[in-house]
Amino acid sequence: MSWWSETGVDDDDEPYGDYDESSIRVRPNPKGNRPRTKIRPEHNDAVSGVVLGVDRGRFTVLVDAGGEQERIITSTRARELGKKALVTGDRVRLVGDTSGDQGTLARIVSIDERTSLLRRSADDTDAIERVLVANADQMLIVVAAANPEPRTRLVDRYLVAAFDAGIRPLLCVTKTDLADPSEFLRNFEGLGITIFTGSKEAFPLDEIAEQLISHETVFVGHSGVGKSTLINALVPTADRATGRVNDVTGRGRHTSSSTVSLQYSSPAGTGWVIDTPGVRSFGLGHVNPDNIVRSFTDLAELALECPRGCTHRADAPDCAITEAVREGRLGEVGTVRLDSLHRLLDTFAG
Ligand SMILES: Nc1nc2c(ncn2[C@@H]2O[C@H](COP(=O)(O)OP(=O)(O)OP(=O)(O)O)[C@@H](O)[C@H]2O)c(=O)[nH]1
Ligand SMILES: [Zn+2]
Repeated sequence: MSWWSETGVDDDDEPYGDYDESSIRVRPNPKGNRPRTKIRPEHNDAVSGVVLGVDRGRFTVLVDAGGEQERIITSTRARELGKKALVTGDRVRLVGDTSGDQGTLARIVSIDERTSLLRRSADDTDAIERVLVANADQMLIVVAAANPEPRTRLVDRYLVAAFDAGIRPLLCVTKTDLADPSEFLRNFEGLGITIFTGSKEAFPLDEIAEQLISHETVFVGHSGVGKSTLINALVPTADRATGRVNDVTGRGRHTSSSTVSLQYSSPAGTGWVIDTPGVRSFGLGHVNPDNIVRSFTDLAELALECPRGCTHRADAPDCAITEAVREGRLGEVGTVRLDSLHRLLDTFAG
């Protein structure tokens, strides 16, 4: 079950399994500093850049961002990268013709260590991952109040992927002109995440924008939810193609076809908006449940008292989290949060 092949889009990253261990499982770097990658001596003259997009083996790379020589370079990947995944958001070093002049081509020779990595598997039983976006620190999950109908399960899956990657999730419900999302939103009360609601005539753009500044926010959502409409409102230069939802299937036409990084800019500051193709499923075969528990900091503390190997799920014997919450130690909020944790743990446990 691959949403990627459903969309007929396959130019954005590597084929399944086509990268090595060193490119995966990079934990968030709490200090935010980027360790230097070893550069071969012959690449002393390499310039640094950030990958904004990938299209059929060609990488669009921004160099000297915000500087005097800011420019966009088209690049290929050097053979020495081997099978490493190279995705939107990656910080890279380039050699060759890095002028950015029309018709020139640079070569990416190395990838800096990543602060985060958003991944998905083909399906939940598949441990082979595909890298989607590097170095994002936030995920804005876009869901429509109707057309297509909001599905808690898909949002849960995005949440799990975000928590697993150490990325802060935010939720935006669009198309509130069509339906009232209150009941749907009740499912997420226990998570303590920031939620925006609105429609294309009245998005809370200032509030969303405030959350984008100084962050790299990956926007995810099922095709047709209005993600491109929202991105165009936030980044007027983005010109993301918007589609029509098929009235019969409720599906969009997959108008956004590859992952791209767009700069959000306002007098208050700048940030990155990373648009991903509409996704229908999100395989979680690679997820480590410990990372989910860790995202619930209040509950994670209690987990220290759990028996070894505790799954912390509803049926786990002597789970210290469940016991503490039942004793009312975290108040009413504790119950809601524990329910959310159980639901997310169930999400990828099958
Ligand atoms: N009623 C209503 N329609 C909306 C709203 N936002 C977007 N739409 C419509 O929903 C359809 C899909 O919007 P898009 O922005 O293309 O959706 P998307 O999520 O980017 O879809 P893909 O490009 O397929 O990934 C378009 O016809 C939009 O005009 C809204 O707030 N209310
Ligand atoms: Zn436990």
